[in-house]
Amino acid sequence: MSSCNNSACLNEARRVAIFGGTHGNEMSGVTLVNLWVKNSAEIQRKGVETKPFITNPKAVEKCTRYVDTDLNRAFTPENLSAPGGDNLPYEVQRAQEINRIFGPKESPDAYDVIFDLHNTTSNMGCTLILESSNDHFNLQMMHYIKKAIAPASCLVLLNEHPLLKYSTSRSVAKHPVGLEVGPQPQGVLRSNIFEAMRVILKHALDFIELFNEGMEFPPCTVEAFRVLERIDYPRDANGNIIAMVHPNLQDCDWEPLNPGDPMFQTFDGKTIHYHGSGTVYPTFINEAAYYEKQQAFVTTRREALVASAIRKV
Ligand SMILES: CC(=O)N[C@@H](CC(=O)O)C(=O)O
Ligand SMILES: [Zn+2]
Repeated sequence: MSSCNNSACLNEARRVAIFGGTHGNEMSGVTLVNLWVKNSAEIQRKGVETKPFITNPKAVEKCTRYVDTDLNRAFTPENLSAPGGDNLPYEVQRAQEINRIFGPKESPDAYDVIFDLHNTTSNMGCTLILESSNDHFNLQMMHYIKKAIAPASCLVLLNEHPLLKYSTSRSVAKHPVGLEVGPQPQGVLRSNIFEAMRVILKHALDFIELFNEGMEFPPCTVEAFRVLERIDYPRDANGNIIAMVHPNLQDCDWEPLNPGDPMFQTFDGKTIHYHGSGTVYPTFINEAAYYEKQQAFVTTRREALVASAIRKV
């Protein structure tokens, strides 16, 4: 009998979902999931049930981020337990339905893994979004994906910030995985971005199959970028934006930003510099969807996260 002495023993990841259209104008996820709803052969693996699912069909139809409110902020305990039925905002109703089908969030009945497919207008490349540095299953999966796609790269963004973390659609699963690929404009499909997303999903599902077959994954470290701070655009007293992302920073996601480096450029050509205390790694630089969220970019810090060995029970 083999034992679990040296590894964290986890249950099989039998129920997996792939969400597209959480934002209805992010076309790679919408298109891939629609494709897989028609024919799911590509996403099936031995011992795994994978369900492709369009999370915000009304927003997809209108090709807009959302109809009433951002679905990827809607999975709060208050929303998920709100009475009101048909009178609730559309996305709150949808969050409740999704929580019924794939959750309930934080319960033993919840889906094991949910991949939520997003596109960004930022020059971020492939980014896996992790919600907890203690999720050793996800850390091992991300390590596997990074190795599998090398020399192409895929970075890990860790968002467990007490104030900046939000209640995502994928958060109903035991192991939530965000996949953010860019740059791609809203409402547009680019073949390179589409293919990059598809390849990451392939390796992610391969990992789950291997895990369920009993493969042991030894301890490892995963480089991650931890969300530190939201930086807003400079504004006037009326709240209007008075500067743009500086050309030296535009498209430079994941590159070091040092104190004194140019950050914004005002409409009359003045440079505004970064005045933080040390080097940070900006990302989501000039994301179109974040103007409404008063966010020009987020700063991150590089960290090595430690993943324990894992194997299935
Ligand atoms: C551009 C975009 O939509 N990004 C996602 C990131 C995430 O899924 O955590 C969002 O703000 O919901
Ligand atoms: Zn999105």
